[in-house]
Parts: sequence; structure tokens; C-alpha cells
Amino acid sequence: MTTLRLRDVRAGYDGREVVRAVSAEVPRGSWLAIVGPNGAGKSTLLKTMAGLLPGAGEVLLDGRPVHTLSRRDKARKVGYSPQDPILPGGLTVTDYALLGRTPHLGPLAREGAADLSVVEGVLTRLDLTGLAGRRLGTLSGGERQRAVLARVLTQQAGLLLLDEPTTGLDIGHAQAMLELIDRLRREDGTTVVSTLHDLTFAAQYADHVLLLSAGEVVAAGTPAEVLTAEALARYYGAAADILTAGRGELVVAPIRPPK
Ligand SMILES: Nc1ncnc2c1ncn2[C@@H]1O[C@H](COP(=O)(O)OP(=O)(O)OP(=O)(O)O)[C@@H](O)[C@H]1O
Repeated sequence: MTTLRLRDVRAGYDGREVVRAVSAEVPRGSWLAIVGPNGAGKSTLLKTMAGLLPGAGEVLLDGRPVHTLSRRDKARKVGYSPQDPILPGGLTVTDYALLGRTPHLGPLAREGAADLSVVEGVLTRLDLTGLAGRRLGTLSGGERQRAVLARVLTQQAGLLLLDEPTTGLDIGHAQAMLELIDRLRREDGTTVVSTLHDLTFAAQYADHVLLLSAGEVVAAGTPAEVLTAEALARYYGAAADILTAGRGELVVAPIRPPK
């Protein structure tokens, strides 16, 4: 439900710029995948979009600079999931997912039946119902990752900023996760920006792809325009074939490099 616009965004650490002059427009209800090799600046760009890192340039949510939003307004508008979140190991999956409802509660109000119903719906879709009462500290890596996404999704924000949402998930759970996000996009108009190392998933789910290399946008466009064998060789140093499968979907298939 949110349009995101980036104008000449720059960000970095300790005076070292690692994201350089990135501009992009992500219309309401669309999905932008940010791809690029390790260290290219993807997570840094996502954190800057979430208003968690100061940077130069503009990050506009429905025309408003993200840093001018109050914490509560930001939490209602933006759901951000980091790559390596620090989790309160003693909380159960349900209680943790319920935290996503906090921005929707009045002052001093407790979660009600409607909030619990949102949480139950998300846990069901992410195959977490059987783990609802388990403490986060006892979960496997992939289960923990699904719990993190559950909390972000219960927030029902208009913009989702997801850093590697499929990390640690098996192929079935990864698909279920991406399908759920895609459904939110189609049915509720949720806008999605995600970093993705899995380029086949990027091709299958994103409308637009931004390829970053050394902090700069080196290609932007549809998955077919950006994810070419030449670009993968040039920017990742990878050998890959781009195939079509299923209903004409792109598959990025690694191949053994020529000897
Ligand atoms: N907190 C930090 N302090 C200093 N430098 C950092 C910090 N976080 C990231 N960097 C550096 O900034 C650059 C971009 O990092 P970033 O995490 O944004 O890359 P990325 O594209 O998300 O990488 P990956 O695919 O490996 O997750 C890297 O050179 C990294 O070492």
C-alpha cells in the first residue's frame, strides 16, 4: 500500500561509502529484488530504506522522507526483517509473532482476538502451528527464520523490506514463504523489496530487479533484462545458463565453468 522512491541514495560506515547514488521507484503492490555479489551493498541499501542507517539522498514513502516518520508510524508502514536478527530465545513463537501487532495497539492496550487471529493465520501459512508454543531458542535455523518472517508479516505493513527471506529454508518452505508474500502483494497491494541470492526465485517473484555491484546499480529492469549469462559472468564471476521452465519461468542454472 506504499510507494517507495529512492533518489540518489548514498550510505556507508565510518566515512566509507558502500552504497552509491542509487535511485529507484517501487510502485505500490510491486516487488523489487535487489541482487548482487557478496559485499555489494544490498543489506546496507535495505537498512537505509528502512530508515535504520543515516544516508544522503532521499528515501520517500508515499512522498514522505522515511526519517521524518515517528517510530510508531514507521512500524505501521514498514516491516523490516534483517539477515541475522537477534532473537529473544525465551519467547514462544506465538508471543514473538504477536510483537508484530504492537504498532496497531493503542497505548497500554493488550492484544485482542483480532490480533491473535492475524497471528494464527500467518503461523498456519508458514507451517508454524505445530511450533507455536516452542521457545525461539529451541528452534532450528529454518524454523527460526520462518518465525522472524511471521513477526514481520503480522505487522501488516504496506511495505515489506526483507533481507534474504529464504536463507536457511528448504525449497518447499521457501516457496511457501514467497507465495505468501506474493499473495499479500496481489491481494492487499503490499509493496515488497527483498534481497535475494537465489536468482531463480528473484526471476520468478520480482517484477523488477536491481543488480548492485560495489555499491552501484549496474543493471535495472525486468528479471529477463537483468539476469543474463553475461551479467552473471561479469558481476558474480559465475558461469550460468538462463533457462525457461514450467510456464515460461526463468531458471538461473549454474553450470561448471569451462576448464
Ligand atoms: N556495520 C558495518 N561496519 C562497517 N562496514 C560494514 C558494516 N556492515 C557492512 N559493512 C561493509 O559494507 C559493504 C557492504 O555490505 P552489505 O552487508 O551491505 O553487503 P551485501 O551485498 O548485503 O553482502 P552479502 O551478500 O554478503 O550479504 C561490505 O564491504 C561490508 O564489509
